Amino acid sequence: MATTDSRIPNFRSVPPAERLVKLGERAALSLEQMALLQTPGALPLALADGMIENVVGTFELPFGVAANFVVNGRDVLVPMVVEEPSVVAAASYMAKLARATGGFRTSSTPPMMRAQVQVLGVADPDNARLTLLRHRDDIIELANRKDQVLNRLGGGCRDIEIHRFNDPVRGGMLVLHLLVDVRDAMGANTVNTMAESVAPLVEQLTGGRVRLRILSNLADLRLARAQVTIRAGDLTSADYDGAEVVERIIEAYTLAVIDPYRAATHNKGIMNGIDPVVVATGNDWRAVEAGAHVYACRHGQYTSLTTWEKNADGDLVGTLEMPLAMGLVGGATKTHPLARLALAILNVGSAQELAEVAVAVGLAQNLGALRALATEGIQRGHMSLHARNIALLAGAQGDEVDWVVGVMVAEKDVRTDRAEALLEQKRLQE
Ligand SMILES: CC(C)(COP(=O)([O-])OP(=O)([O-])OC[C@H]1O[C@@H](n2cnc3c(N)ncnc32)[C@H](O)[C@@H]1OP(=O)([O-])[O-])[C@@H](O)C(=O)NCCC(=O)NCCSC(=O)C[C@@](C)(O)CC(=O)[O-]
Ligand SMILES: NC(=O)C1=CN([C@@H]2O[C@H](COP(=O)(O)OP(=O)(O)OC[C@H]3O[C@@H](n4cnc5c(N)ncnc54)[C@H](OP(=O)(O)O)[C@@H]3O)[C@@H](O)[C@H]2O)C=CC1
Repeated sequence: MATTDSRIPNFRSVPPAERLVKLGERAALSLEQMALLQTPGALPLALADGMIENVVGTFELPFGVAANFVVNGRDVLVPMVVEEPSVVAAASYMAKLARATGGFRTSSTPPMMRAQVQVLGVADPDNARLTLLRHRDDIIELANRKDQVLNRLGGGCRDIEIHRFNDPVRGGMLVLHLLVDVRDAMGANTVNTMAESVAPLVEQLTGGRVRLRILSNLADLRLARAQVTIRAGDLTSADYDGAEVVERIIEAYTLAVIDPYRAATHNKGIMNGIDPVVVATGNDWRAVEAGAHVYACRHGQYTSLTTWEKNADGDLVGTLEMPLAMGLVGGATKTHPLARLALAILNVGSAQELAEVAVAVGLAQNLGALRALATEGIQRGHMSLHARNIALLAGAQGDEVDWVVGVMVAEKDVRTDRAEALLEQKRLQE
């Protein structure tokens, strides 16, 4: 059932158990699903032991839900698994501002992944290239024999590309790419199996030696895109006029366009939004990170993945386009009970739709950071939320946490030694 309304008043102010009830109502969760979210050990050891090797336990992280998102006219509550404070708050905040203009508009290309088959020792690489292209249909047919399920689902190998390199030591090298529609999978295992299956034919056709047979994490054929407009007036605060905030955000963004030192941090801010969705849904965050950062270099210099500009009305317009290899099946998406639950909350019908929600969160997250950086600075909002971590680290318990946080934030002095001193003082007084 679809989320009725992602705008939940007081969502942040109530305790987790009450928050869960509100989530359950909006996302139509069953009592079992709701119980799972607050059960320690939701990932049973036996399951964990089957997922990776040498398992000795499980590791929990906070499971938050970003509110306020509207993606292509649909209200979406976004599960985010992340250790960093202020990420969920910033995403929710920007999603709230975006509602005034209809939220995020997204699109995506079909879920095409590339597998690479490296061919060495080819005496006549140009000739071999044309031979491979002449046998395109045979290669595709052989690759598709390996995955009947995918074929039945409308996916499969669609095309090939041949890339030619000249290595100073190893000489001419050909790399055959299989372009595979992986439907609702992330697709790594799927395309790796295909790459291995066509290798003998590729050797036979080229007379070369096949070495690597593996997918490329530069999923540049599998792009997700998001656009958002934020009204200048909605960026007005007690200290700043909205039109000025628009200018300041564009100035801040400009540095990320021209300077890789800034672009790295700017894009990290985008991934602050995307990775938690990737993790929550049991997807491979290393794969998504690798694809994102190489895509950010596609014009020859590492640069911003987002764009920010002003429209004719003076409002702020942002876009994000990037590769996003995320699946609804495969990997841990179906194994991890909480990943299944996260997908149920998102209520997406395809891997493409999942990627579109994630890219919208990335765009919101980037804006959240830029707005803070371009105006009051990151520390006020981020550190007041981080103060809870510091208070807990200093040993605060129960009501002590809010008290220590309140004092540190008021003093603008959020440090562990200050939290320890405050705690000691409070406990002596009691
Ligand atoms: C933290 C805020 C949102 C506070 O901002 P604020 O102005 O104090 O927020 P507010 O109290 O006016 O609330 C506005 C809305 O924000 C949300 N919100 C607000 N607080 C909460 C909360 N506690 N829990 C849940 N949601 C919260 C919530 O949606 C709320 O609306 P409501 O629903 O209440 O009507 C703001 O200061 C902000 O967006 N800061 C940026 C934080 C950020 O980017 N954090 C990422 C970590 S820093 C980093 O790693 C990346 C970076 C910065 O280096 C990237 C880069 O350089 O580009
Ligand atoms: N470089 C990288 O990024 C690498 C990543 N990995 C890992 O690979 C995993 C992802 O591989 P992936 O291929 O997605 O996972 P799986 O192999 O687990 O799942 C894909 C398979 O699921 C079946 N399937 C069922 N329903 C669907 C559907 N609707 N759409 C598509 N396929 C469907 C298909 O056939 P069938 O039922 O016949 O299997 C398909 O081949 C991740 O864990 C990742 O970490 C692995 C190697 C390298």
